[in-house]
Amino acid sequence: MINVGVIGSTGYAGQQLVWFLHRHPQVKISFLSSHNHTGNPFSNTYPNYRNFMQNICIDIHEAEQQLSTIDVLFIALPHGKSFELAKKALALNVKVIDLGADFRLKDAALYKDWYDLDHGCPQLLPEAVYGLPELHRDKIKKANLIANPGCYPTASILALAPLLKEQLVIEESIVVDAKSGVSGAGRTANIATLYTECSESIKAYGVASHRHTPEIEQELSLLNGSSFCISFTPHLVPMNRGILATCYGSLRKKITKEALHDYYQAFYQNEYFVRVIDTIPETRNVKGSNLCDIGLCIDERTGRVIVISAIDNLIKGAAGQAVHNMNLMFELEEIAGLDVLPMIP
Ligand SMILES: NC(=O)C1=CN([C@@H]2O[C@H](COP(=O)(O)OP(=O)(O)OC[C@H]3O[C@@H](n4cnc5c(N)ncnc54)[C@H](OP(=O)(O)O)[C@@H]3O)[C@@H](O)[C@H]2O)C=CC1
Ligand SMILES: CC(=O)N[C@@H](CCC(=O)OP(=O)(O)O)C(=O)O
Repeated sequence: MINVGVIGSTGYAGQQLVWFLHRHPQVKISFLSSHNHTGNPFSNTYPNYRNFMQNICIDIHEAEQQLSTIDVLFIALPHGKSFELAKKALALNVKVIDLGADFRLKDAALYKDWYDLDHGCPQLLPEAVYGLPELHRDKIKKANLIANPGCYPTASILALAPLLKEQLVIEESIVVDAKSGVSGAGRTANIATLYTECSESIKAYGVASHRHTPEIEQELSLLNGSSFCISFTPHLVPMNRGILATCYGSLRKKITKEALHDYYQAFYQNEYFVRVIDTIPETRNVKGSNLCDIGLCIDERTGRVIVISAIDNLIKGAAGQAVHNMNLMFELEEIAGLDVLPMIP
């Protein structure tokens, strides 16, 4: 059995992680930590776990005392809060999977620019592996520290990776127009995510300034072999879960939709969690699962390719991907604990 601890278990990403870990056949949950619910049963915060989980939430200091009892630590805290914990866990040979953003950008100066924070342990950045299994499987298997990708970057990178790998589009022409459900903003109280503020309305936010932009650029540039900038605009839509990323790029040369579709199929042929489909993806068809649906279209008039991807932000965009990474790090079956069908409606 793999002994795991979850820091930030009472957040939306954390509780989704607990949901998968609880049903994972090779996992034992050793502890769950929280900030505001310490000393209370986890199932008080999330009553859907009543009779299924008996864990009492502990605080971070108590969790630190228990690090030596676990094999892997999942951290699901707001950004800027993972540095010390990751350092302590790694020093005790405990593997770390960070669902937040603290180890995603390889350049500490870029982190400072976009997060307005000094990086707390730049010395760990060279060993941190960006945990997108479809692109970095071999490195993830050998890693001790995983930077689990952000939700928008997961959807955007998976949609665009095949195009960049073969340099099929003009890099600077790439535009990602993405929409997220409100759980993407977390459970922590915030006026912008009150029902009355975000229902019956859609808005763009973080326009030309969202911190997922450099993350997407970093990974696409790695694939392409050159650095470039993209335009990324996220939108908040009144639904609980889901991300839809509509990605545009100008084609370098003509290609038929059929040829592009075949190429995408081949690119992802061994990927259980990516479905290249011949219709337009919808978030409801992946909701509750670790799947990413990808659909393609070529606009003959403009010479642009349009790739649309859909994920569940809390699963493929966070907790499911984190469990996939754990499975790879511990040489378990890749889909262990993750083989759940999407739920409709
Ligand atoms: N929501 C999503 O779709 C995704 C989230 N992520 C990332 O996962 C991480 C968690 O996000 P999410 O679950 O949405 O956020 P939430 O706001 O829902 O949860 C945050 C968690 O961190 C705890 N926490 C908050 N502040 C502190 C603090 N100062 N010290 C210790 N613990 C603290 C909270 O404890 P308590 O509940 O007790 O207050 C809670 O457990 C973030 O880095 C986020 O960016 C990544 C991909 C997708
Ligand atoms: C709807 C919404 O607010 N979404 C969040 C993204 C959640 C996420 O993946 O953020 P991290 O990079 O911090 O892990 C946002 O735009 O900030």
